Amino acid sequence: MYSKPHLAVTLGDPAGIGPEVILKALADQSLTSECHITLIGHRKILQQTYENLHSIASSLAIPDDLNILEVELNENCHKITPGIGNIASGAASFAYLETAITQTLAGKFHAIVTAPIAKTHWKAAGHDYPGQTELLAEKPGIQRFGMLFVAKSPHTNWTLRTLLATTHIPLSEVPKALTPELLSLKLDLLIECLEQDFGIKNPKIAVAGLNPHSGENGQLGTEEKDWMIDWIKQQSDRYPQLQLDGPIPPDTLWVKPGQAWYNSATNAHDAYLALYHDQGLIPVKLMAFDRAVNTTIGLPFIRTSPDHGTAFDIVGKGIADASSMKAALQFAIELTRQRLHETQS
Ligand SMILES: NC(=O)c1ccc[n+]([C@@H]2O[C@H](COP(=O)([O-])OP(=O)(O)OC[C@H]3O[C@@H](n4cnc5c(N)ncnc54)[C@H](O)[C@@H]3O)[C@@H](O)[C@H]2O)c1
Ligand SMILES: N[C@H](C(=O)O)[C@H](O)COP(=O)(O)O
Repeated sequence: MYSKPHLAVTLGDPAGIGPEVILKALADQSLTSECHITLIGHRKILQQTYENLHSIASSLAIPDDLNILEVELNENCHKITPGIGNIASGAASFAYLETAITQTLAGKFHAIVTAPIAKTHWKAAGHDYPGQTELLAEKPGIQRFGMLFVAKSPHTNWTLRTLLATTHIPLSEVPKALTPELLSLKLDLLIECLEQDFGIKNPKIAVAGLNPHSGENGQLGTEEKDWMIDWIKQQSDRYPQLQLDGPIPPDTLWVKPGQAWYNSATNAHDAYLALYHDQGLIPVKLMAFDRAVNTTIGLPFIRTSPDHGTAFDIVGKGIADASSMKAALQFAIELTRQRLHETQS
């Protein structure tokens, strides 16, 4: 017998839709019966959300029934206005995540599921991080980590897995940031994750090109010709059991995943290595905004998150879709069970 997964779920930016999608997701007893959940944040925020929404939104969990770890803050919760993020909401969401990480590293939780934060309000509160991913890696001192998006098609059951080689940097800095060393690090992580978390031992992985038509032999950009083509050959030698394809022209790269998502999985790859944020996330969010899960790989604990942001524009309307949050909770449960099984068998 394995113990039930115990998840720490952070409220994210308390002025965003995090509290709403959490209350909606936790109303689903098929999910909550599978795990223990401790919310990390403020009960008052959840109570306000419940009071504002219970007459207009579909079923919501009742805050009094939830297990909540109250986070102490210098900033006052009453400075938080739903729909308007600010320094107080930035400070609160940072403190929630810090607490979740500290407690998880201390062995209290198996996994962290994070609701969305606004990077701009973290920065306003004095926390200059590109996102939650970097704080999650920094606290345990991890330098080798990656941002992977996972989504299962409701049409075909095929799973789209997209790892981003670079994440929250300006587009103009992408070519400089991309190096053979960085791609090797991300590829190694991806291969390890495919085996550990998905049981795929000899994966088929596609690597995107950077330039239109992968540079058209240097005419439309030179990174592919200068080093990417050679890098792919070297990695294929390093991992002879792997099918590594690329650099594939970044527009047509997504045709096969699209077919696999909507029709059948013929010839689709097990995972895609996208070179920058929007190259990977436009297809993910186009196909799967309602169900993709953002997971940080390479950490000493499990971390999942919905794929959407704080959506300040719809706070208080009761219309936030909780499907991606439910998928993030479900995936954290599955990963935890798998790892508990591995350590106990
Ligand atoms: N994991 C995270 O913490 C995370 C992820 C993405 C964006 N963000 C942050 O969120 C903030 C807003 O970013 P954005 O506007 O680019 O993206 P967003 O995902 O917040 O919103 C994009 C659009 O999708 C809608 N939307 C988002 N989630 C929805 C849901 N669950 N149900 C229904 N509609 C939904 C919004 O109303 C908006 O129209 C930024 O500060 C960004 O950094 C955080
Ligand atoms: N890039 C992700 C997305 O667009 O969904 C998100 O911003 C990730 O942020 P975290 O590092 O905070 O998980």
